[in-house]
Amino acid sequence: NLPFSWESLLPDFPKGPLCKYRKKASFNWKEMAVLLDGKDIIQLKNRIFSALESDPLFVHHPGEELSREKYQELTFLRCKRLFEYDFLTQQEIIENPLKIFHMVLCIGMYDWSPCIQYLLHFLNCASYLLEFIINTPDFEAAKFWIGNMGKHATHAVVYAQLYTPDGQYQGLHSFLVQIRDIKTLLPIPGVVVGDIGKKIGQNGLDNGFAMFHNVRIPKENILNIAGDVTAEGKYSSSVKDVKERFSAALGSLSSGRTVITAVSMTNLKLALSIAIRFSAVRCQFGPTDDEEIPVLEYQTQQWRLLPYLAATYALDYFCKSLFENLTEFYLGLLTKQRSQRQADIGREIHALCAASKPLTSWTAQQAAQECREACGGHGYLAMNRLGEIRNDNDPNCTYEGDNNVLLQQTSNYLMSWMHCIRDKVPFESPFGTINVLQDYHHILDWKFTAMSVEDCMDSSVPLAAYKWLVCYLLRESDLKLSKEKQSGRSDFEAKNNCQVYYCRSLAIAFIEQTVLQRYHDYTHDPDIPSTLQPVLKNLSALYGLWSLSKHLAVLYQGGYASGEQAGRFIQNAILELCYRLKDDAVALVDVFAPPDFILNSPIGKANGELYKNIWGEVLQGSKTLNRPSWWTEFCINRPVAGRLKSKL
Ligand SMILES: CCCCCCCCCCCCCCCC(=O)SCCNC(=O)CCNC(=O)[C@H](O)C(C)(C)COP(=O)(O)OP(=O)(O)OC[C@H]1O[C@@H](n2cnc3c(N)ncnc32)[C@H](O)[C@@H]1OP(=O)(O)O
Ligand SMILES: Cc1cc2nc3c(=O)[nH]c(=O)nc-3n(C[C@H](O)[C@H](O)[C@H](O)COP(=O)(O)OP(=O)(O)OC[C@H]3O[C@@H](n4cnc5c(N)ncnc54)[C@H](O)[C@@H]3O)c2cc1C
Repeated sequence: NLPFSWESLLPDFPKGPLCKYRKKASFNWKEMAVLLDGKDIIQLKNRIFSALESDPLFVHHPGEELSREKYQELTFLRCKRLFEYDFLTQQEIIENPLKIFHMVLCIGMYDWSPCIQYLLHFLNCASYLLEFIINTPDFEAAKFWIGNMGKHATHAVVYAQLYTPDGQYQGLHSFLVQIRDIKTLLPIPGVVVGDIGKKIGQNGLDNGFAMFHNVRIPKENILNIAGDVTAEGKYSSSVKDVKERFSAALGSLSSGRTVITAVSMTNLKLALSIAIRFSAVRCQFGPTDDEEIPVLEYQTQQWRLLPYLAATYALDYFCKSLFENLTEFYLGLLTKQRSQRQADIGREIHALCAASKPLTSWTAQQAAQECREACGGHGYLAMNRLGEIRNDNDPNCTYEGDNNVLLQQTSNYLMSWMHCIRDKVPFESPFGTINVLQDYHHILDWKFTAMSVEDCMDSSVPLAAYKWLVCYLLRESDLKLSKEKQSGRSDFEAKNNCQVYYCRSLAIAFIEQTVLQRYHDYTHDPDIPSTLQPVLKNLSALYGLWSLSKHLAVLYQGGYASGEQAGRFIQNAILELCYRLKDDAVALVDVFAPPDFILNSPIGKANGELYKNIWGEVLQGSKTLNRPSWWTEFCINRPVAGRLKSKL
């Protein structure tokens, strides 16, 4: 019952082999798309997708190998074009900041290289409006990996240790430093700048290095987020404590980590769109010799893919909610809030995105590999794009902070609440993510109580288990830390010895619980249309149970679960949910898959004409039917077997 205008915003898919599954879906994919994104965002996505599709600069080059140099050039031209499109007005951004988030992800769905290049320029220009001397003491201290710096950036935001003329160390600060001449692109005297070389992915983007030798920059170029220096060289800061200034200087990293959480989630969307459409069409074997069935009908294939589909939905919702949290944080910064609430928001956001980036980038990394294998040999064909998605997703696990290192930030935050728990002091956090710890003592007594598989089919079951898990891992991590300290270890050693199986697991369980809590609340909201709620609840339950199943050992170890049944119920409920969702799977990816031009994968096309699409692409290769240029080496200069064998 969608109004006519919705039909034109979300056109029907072409008829073809995927119709069989589309007809079996329990819900209307357009209604779902409208629920999840809303009219404005769908219009924005269409606007961006169709601009890229109609622009010759963005045309794909099937079967052509671009050199890195050419790819970097093309990426730069595309990045410039993105500035020309200027997809969003300032007014639109003010009215709905979520639009920037969608704009970035739409461009990224096409290719992450121009997207990230554009984003780095865009954010650096937008966010930053003494007589200092910048020095790189040695090669190990060189700036390395910097996006856009390899070939073309003219200015860099440089994080450096600030020493004032009185010799005092003032902590980490950021400075705007010119590195190349804006007319010639040649380096500024005192700067050695260059390209770091080929990467595993994202090769359109030029990452560079820079070393500074007595480079003088004007006093105004300190980006005085936390502190400033007067003309006389006196340091002043509204944030008195060096440690607090450090965290203020690093505050901007939360935005990057939030964006990367969403970038990774978008890679999940791309990989699953391809693998699920492929699986619904690709037939192999069957119950009888003359009947072949789609590989999606196999239990293993369902179990390999559908939990990732559920994760995509849960993480998509989480990303939007995290972005809203971040917007609140930035509004506070812009209006110069100095309240305790603003400080608490900063800490909570930091703890959330320091764990959501690892969770989402790892999930996407594993999903991309699983999707690659789930498409068999076709998954390994570069034109089908799963290799590119996997390789381009990979650095999400590393940049803006290595995942394993970042998880320590989240566990530190959680551990910091132990004194309130111990002293029974009331506490809460602005976004409520740690409020579960208010019931810490009570929750630790909880047990797994489901009596049947059917009992487990709602996300309330894994959610309760997660609450217990977070409290349990917090208690164990705290105990372990105390024991390490009691046995005479230094703070550094003690903390280091508490990571594996304790703090690291705690941070992961916490973020999974937070994602699940938000998604559970959303899917159980009475305002969700009754036509969509059943499938959304199934996704929520599957995401929760599947994520939880990786912690089964700890659930038993800590006494939350006992006996054979608990584990069996969870496993059987996962399989049952996969089975229930398999007929909805194609419609569920139709909701988020970008148009064919953007997805750029013959086996992932919306018409499901697997073989025709692959053939079409293979035959477009400029040299597909040519004999090789070195054909004479094969046909004429034949090897004389043993000619070079040692005669000794
Ligand atoms: C502008 C451009 C953006 C572009 C966004 C676009 C993205 C688009 C896609 C991707 C594009 C790729 C582009 C890659 C770009 C790079 O990769 S840029 C380089 C990024 N580099 C990093 O992220 C470095 C990672 N390392 C770190 O952040 C630090 O080593 C760590 C992890 C914070 C640990 O440092 P540490 O010295 O051990 O500090 P620690 O004692 O734990 O912390 C001190 C205090 O500061 C607090 N703190 C630390 N960090 C924060 C924070 N961020 N917020 C609040 N408080 C904090 C701590 O909680 C702690 O507080 P207390 O517990 O004392 O109260
Ligand atoms: C594609 C790409 C683009 C990038 N772009 C930029 C950019 O634009 N600007 C920029 O400034 N940087 C950029 N970087 C650099 C990036 O931010 C760093 O690579 C990242 O923060 C990790 O730091 P590192 O490389 O020094 O790793 P290291 O710190 O050397 O880590 C190596 C390994 O040691 C482990 N480890 C380190 N410390 C600990 C610890 N305390 N406890 C346990 N394990 C530990 C890590 O888990 C990791 O596995 C980019 C990186 C990549 C890959």
